[in-house]
Amino acid sequence: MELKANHTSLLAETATLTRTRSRLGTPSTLSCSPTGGSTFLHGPSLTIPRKKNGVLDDVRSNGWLDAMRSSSPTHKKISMDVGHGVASSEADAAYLTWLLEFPSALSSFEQITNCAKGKKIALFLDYDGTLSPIVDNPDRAYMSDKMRAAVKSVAEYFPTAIISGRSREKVHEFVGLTELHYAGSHGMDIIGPLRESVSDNHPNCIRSTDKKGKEVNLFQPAADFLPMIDEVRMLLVECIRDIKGAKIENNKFCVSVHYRNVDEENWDLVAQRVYDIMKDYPHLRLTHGRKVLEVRPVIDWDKGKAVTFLLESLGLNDDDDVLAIYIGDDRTDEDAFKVLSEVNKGFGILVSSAPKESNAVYSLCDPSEVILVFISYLRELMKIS
Ligand SMILES: O=P(O)(O)OC[C@H]1O[C@H](O[C@H]2O[C@H](CO)[C@@H](O)[C@H](O)[C@H]2O)[C@H](O)[C@@H](O)[C@@H]1O
Repeated sequence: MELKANHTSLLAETATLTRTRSRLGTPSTLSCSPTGGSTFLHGPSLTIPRKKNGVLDDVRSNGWLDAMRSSSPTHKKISMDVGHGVASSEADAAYLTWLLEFPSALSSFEQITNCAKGKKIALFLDYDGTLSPIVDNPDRAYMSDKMRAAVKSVAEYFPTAIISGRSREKVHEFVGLTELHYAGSHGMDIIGPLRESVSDNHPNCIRSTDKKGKEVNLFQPAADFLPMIDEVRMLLVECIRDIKGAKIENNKFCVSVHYRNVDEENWDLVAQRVYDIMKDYPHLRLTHGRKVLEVRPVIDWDKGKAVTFLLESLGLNDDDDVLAIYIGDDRTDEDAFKVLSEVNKGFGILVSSAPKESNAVYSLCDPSEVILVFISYLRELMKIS
């Protein structure tokens, strides 16, 4: 494949750059980890700010504006100096260096397929920035027909779940495939296959029916917070009404405060208004996504826990021969990457076109590469898993 060859040669180009740094979180103990160690690259042109391991950033403790500015960094696809095969900018060089630590899943075909041999594969997918490109209007973050067809194909062979920060209903509507499992509100609203042992283990898990009338397990660990979340959402709508470009999104058990379309000079105003409301709600906390502040209940639940819950629901949690692959682009996906490496049940693939610290093992540049992964791996994985 052209892309694969391209990545390999790009990596070779950067092999001369020498750096060392330690990987965020625990090093993967999975035998197919490409690095298998705890060194991380650090060079003259690449400095990545350190974060606490696996802890979601609290916007305020990190400095409001710094966190808001650094969220959602982007970098255009690598441009090469034609004929010389060298990176044409400092940003390109930094990205290529980063690829040494987080190799492209496209150029790691052999490693990944070796790792999958004889394993039951389960696939977990984030939505925004992973299946759909990041766009200015969150209501129009559609996924392409090509992506939908690719997801549909993989879901025919491997249990596949979407785990999104959006409300479950909304992300289901965007994806439009009934054969998948869906977890919305950062995993706080899950519909999974009916399994009694799961409802026995999780007191909030109840038997319900899905849109087609099929019996399912419904798990909403933050259900008690709903009135409070609704109240805060209405306050937030009011308080940002006069800030041009600011937008509130109802994600059922979470609320998103979007500032992507707000002039940068007003970002501190958005942050201040949100904080003024949040300070009266100690049972809610604020996390940070890509140009979005996310209000959510203070409960010990995240996308990592949602992955474990779904593996349990699929009857795959106690199996040693399971390979769970999670593809995501945002900070909340890090909890899932971390869980998989900790329990040695799989690995994360980070979708990012700019260097970032991560608990993932592999990377992809953008959703177009996610499609390529689905297409290029499917046939091989069907044969060997
Ligand atoms: O877990 P995810 O599915 O990735 O959800 C995280 C947030 O995604 C959406 O916002 C992001 O995508 C928008 C559309 O491309 C973009 O406009 C926004 O700036 C991004 O932050 C979603 O709208 C949020 O509610 C989710 O929290």
